[in-house]
Amino acid sequence: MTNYPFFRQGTIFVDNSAIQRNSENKNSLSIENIFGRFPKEFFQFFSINVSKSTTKKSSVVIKPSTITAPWLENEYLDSNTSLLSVHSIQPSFIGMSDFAIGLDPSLKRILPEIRFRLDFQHLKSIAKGATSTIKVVTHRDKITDAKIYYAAKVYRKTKTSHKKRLNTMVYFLREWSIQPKLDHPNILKVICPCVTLTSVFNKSAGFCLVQEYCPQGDLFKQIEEKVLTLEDKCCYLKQILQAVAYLQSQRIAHRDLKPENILIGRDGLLKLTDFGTSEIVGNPGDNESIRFVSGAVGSLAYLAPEAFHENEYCGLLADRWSCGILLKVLFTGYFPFKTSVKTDLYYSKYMSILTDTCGISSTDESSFQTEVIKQIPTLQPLRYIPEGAKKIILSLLNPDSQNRPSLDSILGTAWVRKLDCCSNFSTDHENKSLQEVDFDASKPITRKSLIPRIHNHQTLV
Ligand SMILES: Nc1ncnc2c1ncn2[C@@H]1O[C@H](COP(=O)(O)OP(=O)(O)OP(=O)(O)O)[C@@H](O)[C@H]1O
Repeated sequence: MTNYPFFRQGTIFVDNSAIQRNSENKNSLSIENIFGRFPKEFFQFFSINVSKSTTKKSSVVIKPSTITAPWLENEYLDSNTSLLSVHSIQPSFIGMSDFAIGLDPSLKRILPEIRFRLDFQHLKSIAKGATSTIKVVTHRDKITDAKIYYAAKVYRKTKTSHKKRLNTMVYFLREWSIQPKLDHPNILKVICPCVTLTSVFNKSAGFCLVQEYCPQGDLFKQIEEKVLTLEDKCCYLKQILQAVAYLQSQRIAHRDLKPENILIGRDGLLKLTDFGTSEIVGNPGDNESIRFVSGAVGSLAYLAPEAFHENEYCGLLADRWSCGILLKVLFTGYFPFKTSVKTDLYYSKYMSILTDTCGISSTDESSFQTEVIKQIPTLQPLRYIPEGAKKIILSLLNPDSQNRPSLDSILGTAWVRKLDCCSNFSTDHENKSLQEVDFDASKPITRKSLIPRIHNHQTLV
């Protein structure tokens, strides 16, 4: 049987809309394109003065040296590339040990449970992503003396090109401004953003996001190692749907849904992460003013077809497609298409069956499904998965974005409602013993090495 093998996907950014060239041929950030997409809390950390602005195609171009981040210790970008210049530092932000943390008082309002200063000890690096290195750090609680483990996502300082540096910066700012706002058991908790000072990490200060530590690594590993039972997969399907439904309700387009970005939490629950390419596309509850996104941003095999052929498209609907690919990979271990473009053999076949059978949303939905499964080798493994899961996957993989069902409607179907799903909503991830976190995410995973996970199954909906 021909199948598109499953392999780790890197995130791509083919999105030039955020970075523009100004009249002096220098890159500049456009307020509308970048900062317009951040929630208002963002402006509590950065003060923006437009020293000289030009209105061009309804966007204001910010000149270099006009965005200040007073909480930062030193200048992040040098004079040749300066877009951010940092003028002041408040002494209390300077950390005490080799890994230091600085929190703006306004951030404390958002994350009130975080103490002002924390000392972290660096243990080891466990993974490398496209923009960051993930390190395990510990903090000793002064009152209980318990050792608490966190994952620190340290953004790499790329020296290669100005544009790459800007991308990393934008990546950090997006994650930082979106992820801490989210509150859902299936979304990775961000403890706080911070700045690493002259430290064990590198010689100079850099951006970092302290997150809850997920010692069992990511979902990619579990799919690759084939350690999941059908019961696990059904439970995960429901958790993924819950996470994405929550994001859709918050009007956040994730834009990089894939197993590499789903971690297994210490409570055994899935935790969606990596909001570096995400966008806030509207206000919760407001269906009228959803802003479109542009560019082929994300990971190739998961990108919706419209990302390749439309200038602008709805990021929320594109996420539904990516969710369909993700679930297909979860159940079968293979991609359905290499990329959803006409030059892809199986995608073009999929499209032609769609035309012949008058589409997925036609009344005879099941005959379309039978036909694609029969004719497209990469979809044939769907025969062996539960009927309910098969229907969800194929309904999300609708090239007509408007006809992809909402995640809420899927969660409301009888099959999903009946699915048992882990629902340990405890946030007590900090009080686990040292032994429990001794599991090393960088080591290969086997069914035996998994923390014995008792499905805390409850039917939620
Ligand atoms: N909190 C965490 N606990 C344990 N492992 C983690 C954590 N965060 C990330 N990782 C591991 O590090 C890998 C890379 O993390 P992440 O995707 O956040 O980095 P990135 O630089 O944004 O990379 P990319 O854009 O390539 O996805 C993840 O796939 C996961 O295996």
